Order: sequence, then structure tokens, then C-alpha cells
Amino acid sequence: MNNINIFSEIGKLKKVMLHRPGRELNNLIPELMDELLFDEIPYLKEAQKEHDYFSKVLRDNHIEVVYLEDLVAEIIKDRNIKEELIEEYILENSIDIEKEKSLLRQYLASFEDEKELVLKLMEGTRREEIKNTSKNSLCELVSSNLKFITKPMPNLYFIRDPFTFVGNHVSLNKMWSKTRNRETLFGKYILKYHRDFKDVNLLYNRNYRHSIEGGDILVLSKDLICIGISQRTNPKAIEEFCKNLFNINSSFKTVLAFVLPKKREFMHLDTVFTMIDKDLFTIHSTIEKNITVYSISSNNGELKVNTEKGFLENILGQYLKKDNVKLIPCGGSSKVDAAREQWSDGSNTLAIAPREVIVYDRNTATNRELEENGVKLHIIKSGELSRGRGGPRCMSMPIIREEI
Ligand SMILES: NC(=O)NCCC[C@H](N)C(=O)O
Repeated sequence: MNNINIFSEIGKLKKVMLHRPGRELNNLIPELMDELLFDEIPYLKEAQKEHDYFSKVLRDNHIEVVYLEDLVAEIIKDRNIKEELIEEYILENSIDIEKEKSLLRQYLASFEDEKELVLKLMEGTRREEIKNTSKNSLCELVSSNLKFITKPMPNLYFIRDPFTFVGNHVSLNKMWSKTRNRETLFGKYILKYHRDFKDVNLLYNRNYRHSIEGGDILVLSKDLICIGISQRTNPKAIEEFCKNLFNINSSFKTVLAFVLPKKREFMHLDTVFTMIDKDLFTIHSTIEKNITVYSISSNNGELKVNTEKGFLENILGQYLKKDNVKLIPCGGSSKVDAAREQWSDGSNTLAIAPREVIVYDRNTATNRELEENGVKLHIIKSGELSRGRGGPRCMSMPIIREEI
């Protein structure tokens, strides 16, 4: 089997990448909440406990768990790569003051331990960590009142979004927000230098103009991918992704593009729709009623786009060659439970095998519906992790799944 093998959302999961929430969460402050895409401040110690339990459930089910921070630490053992990463990180954080840049460079280079350096880049640097006593220019005077030299990256534990393994390939995503595009730098480095990933073909690149995020990309079968046209993913990016996908010698024949409301609570397709089995999905009812779906395929090297007609079950059934596709409503039949539980990622399940999923404990109505449909649940705690607006699927990046 290849180093990367993702031809469904449900094939037995063999290897997955995570990021353990770190001190970046301790750098969240109310005035930066909107910019950093958080609604609340999670309690780090509990968030780590919950995340460690998530990781244990995966390992107890014979899934190899690798951490992004360890992969990056491995490659920066090479001093040249370490320097290159520090330079690019400084550039991406748009620091205008030369003196500050050079102090930050020295500070970061002083981290001997590679993993500590990676965790520091993720955490951000508070102004008090580096003393720049000179206040000669207007920029220096103004920035002396700012709390951070580099801001934290608190969304990194939603590792689903910055890059996405598809088939034997990868999409290094261009993120909708400036803050999250910094996260894709770690993806860039492992895809460029890590022995397990450096020969993988790119379906998209972080320096492309239009945004596409991993939460919008769902690989349903070796033929079919679904992508959300969402707050975060632009139709132009989907066209470029499709061109590359169809040009590369891959098995995929069709991409279904789902039009989503451009709202924070539905920011990605996987906040409203996930795959549980070959013919079973979760859905949020607001989406199901109004959804427009376009199919994209390749016709003599050109993209061919059609508007699909009919119910979502039937559209999916047609492309998956299944007669009875069933959609399980998030929150069951209650509109109140549906709205509450979608907000806390009730629809954001992570399948570790067909009809076997990891879910948050708090979404009791959705979990009941899933069990009534014969789905095996692995329930994890969610008091702190859910505060970032992402669930088990958002917190995982599958690398290898068995084919189904
Ligand atoms: N795939 C996902 O839906 N990921 C959740 C991302 C949550 C994060 N706070 C964000 O706004 O980007």
C-alpha cells in the first residue's frame, strides 16, 4: 500500500495525523477572537486531556497516530531546513520592523530542541518574551503597544483543514483567512521534506489565489469526491482542483459541488454532512431541503458541469451505485436539537470503519439517531474541544484507509 491511501471516508482507518492542542490556546485573548476564528477560550489542560483520550480511542482501535508537530520536528533536525522554516515563518507573520525581525530570528534560533521550536512557532510570541528597547520609529512606537510579535495559531488542532490527502495525492490548501493560511506552512514543509510525503503530487497549492479548505473536501469512493462551495471554499478553487485531479492519472471521475449558506456555523461541508457507510450519511436538515448540487467531470480535457436534479439521497445513490441511500438528521426530528447539536458538531463524525464512528458525548439526540440506525459509536468528551467549533472529523487527517 502507498504512504497515502484515501479512497473513501469510511474504509478501515490505518493511519491518521493529529495536532495536540498546545500553548497556542493560552494565547487566545478576547480582542483577537474574531480574527483567530474562536468564540470562546478553551481550558488547555482539559482540552489536552480530552484530545489525549481521542488519540487513545484511535490507538486502541489499531490506528497509527502521528502528530504534525513531531513530523515537522523530525525534518528540522537538518539545520538548513530549520533556518528556512524560521525565515518563511517570519515572512508570513508580516513583521515590518527590521530590528524586531532580527530579535525574533535570534530568539527562535535559540530553541535547541526541535519540537520545542515547532511548538513555539504554533504558540506565537508575546511581546514580553523579546525586549526591543528602541522606540525610534513610528512603527516601533505603535507596535510596542501590541500584545504579540507573532500571533498564535489556535485552530491547528483542526488539522483536517490546512491540507487534505485525496487518493494517493494531496491538496495543500489555500485558506480563506490569513490567520489559518499560516498553518499550511507546516504542511508545505512536511510535503517538501519528510520522507513519507515528499514525492506526493499536489492537487492544489497554498500560493494559489482562491481558497479551498479540507473541511469541504470529502472523498466518498474511488470515483467520487464531494466539495462544499462554502464560506471557505470558492468555486474557482474547485475548478482548479478538478483540473489538476482529472489531469493527474487518478481514479476519480466526478466531483459533486454542494452549495452551502455562507455562514460561520456551516463554514465547511463536514459541519453538515459526513459519511457513515456506503449508503449512510449524517445531514443537517436546513441544508438538505435547499441544497443545489453541481456535478463536475472531465470531457476531453475540459471540465463539464451539470446541475443535478432531485433529492440528495438520489443524487448520491446514482453516483455511488446504491439504491437506498439514507441521510440521518443531526439532532433527530427536533429543530431545536438540530440547531444546538449542529453548532457543537453533531454531524461531524469521524468514521474509523464502515458504520463505526467517533462522536462527541454532548450531542445526545444525534448519537441516539445514529445508534438506532445500527451505527457503532465511540464517544469522546467534548467540554473544551468543542469550543473551537470543530468535531472528531475536523480534528483528524486520515493518511491511510483500507479500500472498501
Ligand atoms: N472542518 C472544520 O469544520 N473545521 C473546524 C474549524 C473551526 C475553526 N475555528 C475555524 O473557524 O476555522
